[in-house]
Amino acid sequence: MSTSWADSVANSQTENAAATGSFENNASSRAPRTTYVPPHLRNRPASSDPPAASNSAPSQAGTGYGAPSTGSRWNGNSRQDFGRPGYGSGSSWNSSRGRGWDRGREREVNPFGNDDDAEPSFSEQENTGINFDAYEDIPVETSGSNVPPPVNTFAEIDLGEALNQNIRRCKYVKPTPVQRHAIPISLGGRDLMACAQTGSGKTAAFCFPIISGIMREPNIQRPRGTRTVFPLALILSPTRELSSQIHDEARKFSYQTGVRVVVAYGGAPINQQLRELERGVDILVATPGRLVDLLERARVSLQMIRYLALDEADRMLDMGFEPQIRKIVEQMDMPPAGLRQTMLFSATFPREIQRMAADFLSDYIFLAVGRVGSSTDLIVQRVEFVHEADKRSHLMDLLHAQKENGTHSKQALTLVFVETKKGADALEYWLTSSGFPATSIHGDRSQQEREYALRSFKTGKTPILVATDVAARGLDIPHVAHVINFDLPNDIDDYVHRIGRTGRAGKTGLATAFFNENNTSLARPLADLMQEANQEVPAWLTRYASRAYGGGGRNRRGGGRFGGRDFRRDTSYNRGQDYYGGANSSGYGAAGGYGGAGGYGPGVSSAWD
Ligand SMILES: Nc1ncnc2c1ncn2[C@@H]1O[C@H](COP(=O)(O)OP(=O)(O)OP(=O)(O)O)[C@@H](O)[C@H]1O
Repeated sequence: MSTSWADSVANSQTENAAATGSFENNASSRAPRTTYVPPHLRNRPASSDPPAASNSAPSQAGTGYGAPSTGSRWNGNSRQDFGRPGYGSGSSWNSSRGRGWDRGREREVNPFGNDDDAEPSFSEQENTGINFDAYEDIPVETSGSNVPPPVNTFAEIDLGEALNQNIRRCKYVKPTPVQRHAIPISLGGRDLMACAQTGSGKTAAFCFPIISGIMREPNIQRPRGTRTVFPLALILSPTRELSSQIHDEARKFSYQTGVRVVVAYGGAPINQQLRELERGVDILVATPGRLVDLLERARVSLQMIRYLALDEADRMLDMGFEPQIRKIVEQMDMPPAGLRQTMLFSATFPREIQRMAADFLSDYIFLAVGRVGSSTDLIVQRVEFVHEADKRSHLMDLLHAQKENGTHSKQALTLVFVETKKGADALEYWLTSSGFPATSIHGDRSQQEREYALRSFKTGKTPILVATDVAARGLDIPHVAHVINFDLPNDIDDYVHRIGRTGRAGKTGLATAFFNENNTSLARPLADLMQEANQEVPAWLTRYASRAYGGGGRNRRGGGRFGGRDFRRDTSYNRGQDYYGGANSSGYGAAGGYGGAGGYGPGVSSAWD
């Protein structure tokens, strides 16, 4: 690019919710004690009996699960009109959820600080600076049957006044593209696999429908008289820091709604988390390992789960996490797909992961905002050929130039990715001994050290953070101006997530990668990715790319614009099957104009928003 990296940097910038209803039903429905019942399955109703259900709506015959009043899949109503003002139960908002929340709410810590009195209307409030123009031309594709149409404004969606107020407090003026599409789909009670670029607002896209859905069910009765807690929603994420961040966001969104959010992750004292859980939990945000621990201790039951969200879903379903996720979702007491609403979100969705993810979903809608696994063109990507031995001095040059430009501050943080924990320690040591204010985050550091490092980085105390992939996904750190891939990852998807720590929410950012002979398998996917994002691809990288074959993950996604897409459209998968519902298709978006020769089936919509 003609822009120098320095120029680019300069330009960038959770009261007791225990049920008040009776527990007799549930107690009597326990499995007889003549047979051994493992702790985690105690309190679970016999399969023919429904668990304690919402007293606001009758149970749906035959489902065996409670039926919320939301017009979602639990009450058997059509959800086509749900979520829009004037439809269905949209007006039955509850200022109190009837579970003693009013008392708790008085004690609720204000996650916005002290400025919650400010309630500007959507039109009056200030824009936070998000450059929505950056999203104008973004391609959007949906597939599946009866896809609910997108919305243009938050005002079009009946999320409830308390949630709307929090959206205003967050200074979100209008929904981002993924929110425009995903929120109506989720409010429609549909399962969703959503792929949208890094930093495009996916957290709110799954939090808003969950909070709104729970707010509509004021009097859900949950078992009492047990130390086991029964959350209604579960949000899983792969790292402690990301779970913590989602918890912070969800607490803002749920402030004064009566919906209580609790977080549980490893490395932190479990007793404190248990105490928080005992005070009541509607939405549990967790990492898989700590959740399995809580389930095995029978301190959490998943039998009341209505909403399951997997953030960074492709990572959650890859080899590292899949067994734990299968255990949580399939082998404990969670209602099966179809009886819970499942939402999978990520910026990348390799085809084989999509195939596996389908096991967790029922009649789902696939949503892609931007090409699957693409990077955002808000990020200026540079790749430089740097031999292993020269990496440190090259990094030093970059950092010195940055310092001289005054872009080495709280307002311009630099994130340096390395491949190993040892490498992270060594580079941090070398940087600090060379006079650069650096810290590091990786899996061998204690949780306290990890949290301290992240805080120190965010506040600008140490504006350089050396990190392994533990910081690659989901972290939303304002002012990360420069991401340096000191060591490139082996998989292009990891690269996409790493560079996505900058260029977020419509802001611009810079990503520099050090490439050498050790990275040849990444040459082709990297060159393709850069080209698609309108980046300048160095001639030497093109040469490496033309010599390389396969590797790096790109071939798993397929090529072309929108590459990868909904795997259900693979001919081999689709043969003899009608995944798009034929006559069930609403026809919405069928006129998207993108199909044609592309072979889109009925119900597949596509649009350039
Ligand atoms: N409608 C909106 N208006 C303005 N800012 C928004 C809006 N929605 C989200 N944001 C902000 O955009 C930033 C990125 O959002 P978020 O962290 O949810 O991105 P993401 O898509 O989950 O990214 P990643 O793929 O890296 O996990 C956050 O700071 C968030 O507060």
